[in-house]
Amino acid sequence: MQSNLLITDIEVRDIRFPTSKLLDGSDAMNPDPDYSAAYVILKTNHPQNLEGHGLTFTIGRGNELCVAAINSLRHLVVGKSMNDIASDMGGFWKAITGDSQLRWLGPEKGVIHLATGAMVNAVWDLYAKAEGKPLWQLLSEMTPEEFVSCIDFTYITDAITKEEALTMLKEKEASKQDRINELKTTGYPAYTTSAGWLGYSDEKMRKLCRAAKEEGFTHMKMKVGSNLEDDMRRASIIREEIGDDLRLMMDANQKWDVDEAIENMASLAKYNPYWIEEPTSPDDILGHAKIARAVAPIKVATGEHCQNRVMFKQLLQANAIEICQIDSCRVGGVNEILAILLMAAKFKVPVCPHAGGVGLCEYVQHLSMIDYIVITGSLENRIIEYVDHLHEHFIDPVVIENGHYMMPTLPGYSIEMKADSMDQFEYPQGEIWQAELKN
Ligand SMILES: C[C@H](O)[C@@H](O)[C@@H](O)[C@H](O)C(=O)O
Ligand SMILES: [Mg+2]
Repeated sequence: MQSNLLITDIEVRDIRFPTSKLLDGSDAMNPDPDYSAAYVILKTNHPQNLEGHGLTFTIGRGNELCVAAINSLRHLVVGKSMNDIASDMGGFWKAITGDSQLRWLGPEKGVIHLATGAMVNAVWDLYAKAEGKPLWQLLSEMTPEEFVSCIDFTYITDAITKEEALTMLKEKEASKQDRINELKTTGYPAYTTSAGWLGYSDEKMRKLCRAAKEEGFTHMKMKVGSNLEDDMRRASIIREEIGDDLRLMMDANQKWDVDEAIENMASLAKYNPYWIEEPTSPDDILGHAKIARAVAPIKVATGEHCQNRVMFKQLLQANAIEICQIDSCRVGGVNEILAILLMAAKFKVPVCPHAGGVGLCEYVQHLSMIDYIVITGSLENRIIEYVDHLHEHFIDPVVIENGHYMMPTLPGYSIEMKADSMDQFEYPQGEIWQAELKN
């Protein structure tokens, strides 16, 4: 890395895609999402204008709040040297989340933490680009000591200590290259949600199920939670299309109360769901635990709205989840994700990241690959969500082959959006929105 690489400025943009027009991404709680990104670009003094890019995901209204919150973090990165940050990534993360006045807005939750996710991920993108490596490679090549030094263990030492993490990482160190070679050939398994959006007609769903099966997917997810009869009708259509061998997952997007979730899953059990995702409020740890006990062997999955590592710790300690769904930018970016991956590994809970949205697939492929190469050495019951929307806007979009994510090869965190796309979809001045707003 260039020794005097400095972050000289930030640019923050409000990018929104009108996905609600086709009901892409619709579910029982979110009937009309406009997939959006509060997007940050870190400018530098690099002679070739090297930049760090990062985003946090929202579904439309309120994206401007994340933009404002990212701007509020400005003083914590502008003027900093990339080398200094890289030499103490854990300390950098603590400083970003520890600003005494901003911390009052969280701590480590809500809009300010979404903003942290965007900013921290942009710093990792810059770091990886400066090193000329994709993010998964940058982290895979770290020694166990360097890897744990990226993590802030505050509030989680009752579940995992730095020393335990080091021992876990050392056990897997010698065989890292074998797993890299394997991923280079076969990729990392994916499942698709593209067929199962709640707003899609039965016909569209049938067509997309068939297409997904042909593309090699062995796992599919459908939305439930609006009306039990509809859920049952749609589940039986999907089963007709995909047969009994493929795994079917269900996602209620927080729609139910605890006992309602238990009751509804008793009716949906006959479609043999592999997991039920977000059955209730993301903050209800004991509720998830009660549901998990009642619906077994159906697994309980959650995480896309889990706000930080402390909540994940409790979900794991309470045996409330059997699938841990990290979200790349709801928590505070790569550093906090590493803490969650380590905790999930210690509790022997597989991580199946939440993706889709805009840019989330691009992000999480790196995280699952790091989980496999560096932390767990296992692919058992591990699968990354894939959704076939908006990839055309990225410079280094995901590549899916035969239902697998292929390894990214370009330097960075794969999150850089095309300049044209940003201009066109910037809210409200981009030409797409100018046309929409006239209608
Ligand atoms: C509003 C969004 O599309 C959600 O429905 C989506 O993130 C979903 O929960 C998922 O698991 O992919
Ligand atoms: Mg979900």
